[in-house]
Amino acid sequence: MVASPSLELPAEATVAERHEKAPAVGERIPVHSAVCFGCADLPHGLRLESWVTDDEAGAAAISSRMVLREEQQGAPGLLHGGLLTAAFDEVLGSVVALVTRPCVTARLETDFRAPMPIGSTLWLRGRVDGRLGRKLYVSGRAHLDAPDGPVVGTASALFLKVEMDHFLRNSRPEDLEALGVPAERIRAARA
Ligand SMILES: CCCCCCCC/C=C\CCCCCCCC(=O)SCCNC(=O)CCNC(=O)[C@H](O)C(C)(C)COP(=O)(O)OP(=O)(O)OC[C@H]1O[C@@H](n2cnc3c(N)ncnc32)[C@H](O)[C@@H]1OP(=O)(O)O
Repeated sequence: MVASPSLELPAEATVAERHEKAPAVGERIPVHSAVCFGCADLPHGLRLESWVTDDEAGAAAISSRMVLREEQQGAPGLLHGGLLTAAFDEVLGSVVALVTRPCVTARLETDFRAPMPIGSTLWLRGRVDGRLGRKLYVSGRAHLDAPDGPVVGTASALFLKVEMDHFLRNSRPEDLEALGVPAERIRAARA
């Protein structure tokens, strides 16, 4: 096994502010794709709702809300751990998208700090701690039942800025075409 490089914020990293075209503090972050497991209003999705929040250091930050449903159990009556990681992926991916896009998750680490009962609500926070070139270092926290409720999970992650070619080459052509990408552009990216 090859060890992954560290998620520690490098000393040379700079503050990552919101892009000028990103939603303002207090605004709801729009669903970024109608088929997204994390944010779209799908029967099987996480259905996370997110808002842009203020940050003392001027960094990009968001707050998100997720209601824990019957079909999301792992142990009886408790949230499946992988779904907390999926929720963090969405929250941290969404906060990174306020700075630059498109980006993808390269590494994501979750600490499970307390059980999360079904029927409760998670309030998650995400922040871009710094940027160094293509690398965006982010962290998150999940609180139970109130924005300042007990911390039940924390996460750190590294996202990498990619070019549109990443999707043109790797997504299914029919999904790209449904978004209006011309078939010729998809073929050219794959040639
Ligand atoms: C027309 C359609 C357009 C659609 C647009 C959509 C917009 C969406 C907007 C908003 C979304 C918000 C919500 C999203 C939420 C969900 C996010 C997800 O689920 S993302 C899916 C899961 N992630 C992947 O599938 C990545 C798979 N991996 C890869 O493709 C590659 O490995 C990639 C791009 C991550 C890196 O590959 P390389 O070739 O570009 O870069 P290298 O050279 O390997 O690494 C660059 C640097 O990063 C470090 N690095 C790479 N991987 C690392 C890792 N795992 N851990 C630590 N460091 C790592 C390396 O050590 C290197 O560092 P040194 O520059 O040498 O210092």
